Amino acid sequence: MRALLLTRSGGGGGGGGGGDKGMQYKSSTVAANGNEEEEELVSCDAVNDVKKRCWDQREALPGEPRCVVCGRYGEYICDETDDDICSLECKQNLLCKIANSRLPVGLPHPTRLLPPTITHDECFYVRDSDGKSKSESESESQYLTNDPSELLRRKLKINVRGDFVPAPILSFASCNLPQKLLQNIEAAGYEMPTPVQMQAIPAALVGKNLLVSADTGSGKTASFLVPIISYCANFGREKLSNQKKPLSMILTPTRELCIQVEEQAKLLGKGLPFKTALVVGGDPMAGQLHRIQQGVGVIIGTPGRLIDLLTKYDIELDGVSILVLDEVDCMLQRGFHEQVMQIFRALSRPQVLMYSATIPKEVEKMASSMVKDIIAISVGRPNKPNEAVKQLPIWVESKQKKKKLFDILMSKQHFMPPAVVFVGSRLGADLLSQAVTVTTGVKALSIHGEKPMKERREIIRSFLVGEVPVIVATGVLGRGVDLLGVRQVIVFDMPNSIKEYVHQIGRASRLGEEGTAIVFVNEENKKILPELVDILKSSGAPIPRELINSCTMGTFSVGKGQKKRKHSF
Ligand SMILES: Nc1ncnc2c1ncn2[C@@H]1O[C@H](COP(=O)(O)OP(=O)(O)OP(=O)(O)O)[C@@H](O)[C@H]1O
Repeated sequence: MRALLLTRSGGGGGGGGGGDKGMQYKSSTVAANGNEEEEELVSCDAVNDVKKRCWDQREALPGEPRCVVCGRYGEYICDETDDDICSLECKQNLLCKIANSRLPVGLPHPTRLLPPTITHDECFYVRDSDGKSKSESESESQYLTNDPSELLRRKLKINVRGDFVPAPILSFASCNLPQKLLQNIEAAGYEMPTPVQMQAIPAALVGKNLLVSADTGSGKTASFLVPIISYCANFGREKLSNQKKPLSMILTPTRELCIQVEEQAKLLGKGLPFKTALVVGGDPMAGQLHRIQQGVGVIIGTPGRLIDLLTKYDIELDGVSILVLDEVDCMLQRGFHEQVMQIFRALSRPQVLMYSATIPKEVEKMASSMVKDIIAISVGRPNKPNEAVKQLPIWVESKQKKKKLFDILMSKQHFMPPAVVFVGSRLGADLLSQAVTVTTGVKALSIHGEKPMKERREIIRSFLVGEVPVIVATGVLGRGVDLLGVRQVIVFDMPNSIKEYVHQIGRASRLGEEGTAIVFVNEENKKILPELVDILKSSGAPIPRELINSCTMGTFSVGKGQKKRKHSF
């Protein structure tokens, strides 16, 4: 069995994807029991098949060396550490981990998402001359356990499940990302990674399949965009323009979310060999096809339009190495499931990154049956509303809801524009937005799936720049859309599931900024009330007397598969 020993003949750094031109490899034959039989120096060209990504490496057989990072077949030896390693990707991660443990003091301010108990000292520690860290010697028991990564995870409420989970990173710079990408991250104002980014980025960079759940507004988008852009940048401009096959794909449930993800991708990928193609309904298909045919780093699309495109035109998808399912619970359930699976089957075993603020057990099972070796990452309280959103449930009979809304919008004390009002139907959105404008004088526009794409874009723009203080929306704005500046959400019609509720009220806060969700409830929401009460209780929100009475009056049948239960207060 052949094994390659990685030795650098020049140039520093840590492998870094495709840039292995300056490398020489010692080639040696290693018997299955790991004994070295022969060793020779071969040039880089002779070992073009060196595995770039962890995913390309096979599982280790009994007795074979295992990669110290991921546990796959340790085909190579990292020249800088002498460790068994399976690919350039894992080498990069190993070096990144080592660099991380040597980071200097001087942490950018912790973001609002870091718990106040996290101090700089706990994140970074300085090695003194004998190799022991200061904090190690001063307060070993308090700050540093044998596993600082674990301590950090506990502090940040990061839970991980799975094998060979890379250590969380504390700065974007510790990940061997392309320099230009680091500059773009800085230019975007991201001083340090948010907790979900700290764990998900290094895990994605080593090629792991991920199932990630973290609060709404906690920075999940960048946690999959950064690894994708890094991968594409390392893939190389020339290779991409020759190959003309897409390298990665991001699927989301709504056009709005796709547009926003593409905008963020462009921002972070600026100046890099990284092109995007937006594949959503409402935009002409010819233009989308043309873009893809030029060779793109990422296709960002909704499943329906993508399938349409793939069935009509011959698009080679075997270059897609990373697939992201954003809002995965939505993507693997109900209407989207079959379409997503159809697309997944058309790809050749990509790395799969799945994200949502709400991931129920059945979705976890589906994800595990799609891909093996998943790392599950959850940050904070899974499936619960963002703690930064103050929930104010109000018991309002259906006939009174409009008046109550008008009262709020006309009250200087209670109306905090820009605000999003969520309703249950397209017609309802149109009618209510007109009524708001006419009755209160506050300009309101509606947004829903029936409106043309161009109009939807324009409405969101005018809302975000402050020309329109109120948007009345259906679920199209409920998931994932980053409405910066919005601090008030009014749930006029309670959605059918608590998951959607969690996503909708999540629009009121980004990155831990405080927001408010006013929620109208009444008997008509009977099915969802017990779960809502649980959520409100766990969030410490006030619960209206009528809601309590309504729940204690009888036993509600709750969601499928759940036991019937009584609520007592
Ligand atoms: N490291 C960071 N530092 C500062 N701002 C960040 C950082 N990462 C992301 N952001 C910003 O935080 C906001 C929320 O991020 P994002 O939309 O990715 O949240 P999310 O977790 O995907 O939320 P949702 O579940 O609602 O989709 C965005 O405006 C984004 O630009």
